Amino acid sequence: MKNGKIVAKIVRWCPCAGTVEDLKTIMTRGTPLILLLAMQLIASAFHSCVGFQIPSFLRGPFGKKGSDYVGGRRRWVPKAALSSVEVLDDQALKRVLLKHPSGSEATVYPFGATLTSFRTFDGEEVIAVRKDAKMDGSKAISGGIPHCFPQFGPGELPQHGFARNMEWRIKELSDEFTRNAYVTLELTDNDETRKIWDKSFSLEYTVTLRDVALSTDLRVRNLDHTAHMEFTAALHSYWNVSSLANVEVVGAFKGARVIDRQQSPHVEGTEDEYVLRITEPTDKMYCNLPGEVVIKDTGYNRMLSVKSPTGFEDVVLWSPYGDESMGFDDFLCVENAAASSKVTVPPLDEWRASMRVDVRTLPRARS
Ligand SMILES: O=P(O)(O)OC[C@H]1O[C@@H](O)[C@H](O)[C@@H](O)[C@@H]1O
Repeated sequence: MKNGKIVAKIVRWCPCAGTVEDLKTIMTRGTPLILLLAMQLIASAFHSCVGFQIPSFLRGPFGKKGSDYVGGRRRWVPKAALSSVEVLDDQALKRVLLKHPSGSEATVYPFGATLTSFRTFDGEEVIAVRKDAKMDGSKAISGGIPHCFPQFGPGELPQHGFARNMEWRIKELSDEFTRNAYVTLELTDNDETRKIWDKSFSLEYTVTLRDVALSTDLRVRNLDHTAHMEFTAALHSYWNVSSLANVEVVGAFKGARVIDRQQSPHVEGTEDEYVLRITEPTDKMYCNLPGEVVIKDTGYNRMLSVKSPTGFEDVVLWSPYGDESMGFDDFLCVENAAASSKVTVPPLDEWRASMRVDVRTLPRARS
């Protein structure tokens, strides 16, 4: 069908289109505009899906919000970019390497289900491993994010329980079509655990890597048909800091019940401050602390926002301040815990606890 006939049809079916002549003029003059929009549409599709970074002026009105580029710490990532997961077995302990399409990376050891590294796309390390850490399985990894289960701290069981000293099974790895790479590890009761704690249980722990965030989800199941299960638990997170002198810890501390575990016997009180600084050996448990805890680090020009959306209601601040053998000035432990009172799980029931850390740039100080 010739153009003239198409135009006549449009005018017949849609009188508001104007006269045949009007429409012909619009179509002739509008052709460059239609071509431009088509080009922008194609450019935008390449930008969002295929991975070519095409400047926004060439993409026109399309796809400006189609990418993940938010500015600040985030990096533009094409929608079709792939994540990856690799299991490396070239050292004493096996490790799982997660890679996010933004360039962020995380390393998780099945030994103790311990996360030892989380780097954002710019290579900045968020996690600290103590300089005295043993990476050969001879003891729990000192540093990273090990588990304290089924007991936090000292007590009837070994200090911080046994989950950090056991080899967990790799239950699931994300595939390359999953944007946020993850690993799920599992620990179920066995001869070794029953010798220490005679319970029938299963732990499932998932670490999910995002662009400038990382989250962990713990599921504790009581596999016993008749008995309740009681425990305390924590993620003993070591956060990498430039120096404790550069660090402020901000949270809903003021008015919170705090147990000073540095004192013997422990001393209970109420916190007076919202903003805390670490200037001496510190071992404090803040009970039922709501919201996030922010570690502000002027040396690294960043803030780590640490929160527990479910399960862990307490926060422990620990620093072996002054202990050079541990490299005390390189880290601060802000631990999400369920330890001020025991968790009770009914028979065949479960308890879940999660943690999320977001990395942000410090806002510029107003002059
Ligand atoms: O040396 P560990 O067993 O890893 O524990 C380190 C510290 O962990 C903290 O969570 C405890 O509050 C401290 O009391 C303890 O000293």
